[in-house]
Amino acid sequence: MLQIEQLNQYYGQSHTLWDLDLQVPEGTCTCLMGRNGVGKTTLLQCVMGLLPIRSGEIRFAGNNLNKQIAERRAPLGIGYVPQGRQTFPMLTVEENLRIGLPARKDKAKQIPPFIFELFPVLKEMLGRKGGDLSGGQQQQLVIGRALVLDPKLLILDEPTEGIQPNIVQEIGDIILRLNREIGLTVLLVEQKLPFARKVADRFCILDRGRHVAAGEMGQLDDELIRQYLTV
Ligand SMILES: Nc1ncnc2c1ncn2[C@@H]1O[C@H](COP(=O)(O)OP(=O)(O)OP(=O)(O)O)[C@@H](O)[C@H]1O
Repeated sequence: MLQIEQLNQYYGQSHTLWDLDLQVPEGTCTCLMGRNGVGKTTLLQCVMGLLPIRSGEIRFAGNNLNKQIAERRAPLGIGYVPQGRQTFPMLTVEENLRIGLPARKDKAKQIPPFIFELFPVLKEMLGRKGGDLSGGQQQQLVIGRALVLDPKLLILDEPTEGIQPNIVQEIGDIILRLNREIGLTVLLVEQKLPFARKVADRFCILDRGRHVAAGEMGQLDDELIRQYLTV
């Protein structure tokens, strides 16, 4: 579903992603892993068109994303949950959720009810400002907002960072449900190994801007963990 080939990215003179290949097959939940600063967020931002790439190709569901500006990528069917719970703090929960509606193919005018089935707390707080929600509720709002688009691929950048354990568990259950029951393809950046093992069926590891390992989650062994993940 998502194919990245020979991607090179620079911040000014600093070569950050090197000849990077990555495959996210349809229906999988793939976890992008690696130590701090190896380029995980940079890669996701390249996929979303938020950063320019120097060379390489990003293809999604038959579309060459290199030719699409950032604003066109979400309507193609990519939902994005950036790092750091980026709600629109001055807008209400309802307004935050409605933002995705115009990008839907079916031009639906209502927030899909399954969003509130997944996140009942959002229904209770529809009139509350995004910035007044707790951290966990904000993360649920941002995931809900990405789902309003009716994406085929959901990209999440460290969705559990700084979130209390019971909400982490809830978010894990929801990602599992979206992937296994609804068939949404998921690409997830996650540092917490137990969480990654619970929700993802595949892993890809980056090290200093290069893709160094990938496979089924069951193949993520102690040697790979020691070499590329432990600090
Ligand atoms: N705006 C920027 N300008 C210059 N360098 C940057 C910028 N953003 C990130 N970098 C550098 O690019 C490299 C990759 O950063 P990135 O945030 O993509 O890593 P990451 O794997 O997502 O890290 P983390 O797990 O800490 O979020 C790092 O060396 C970082 O310092």
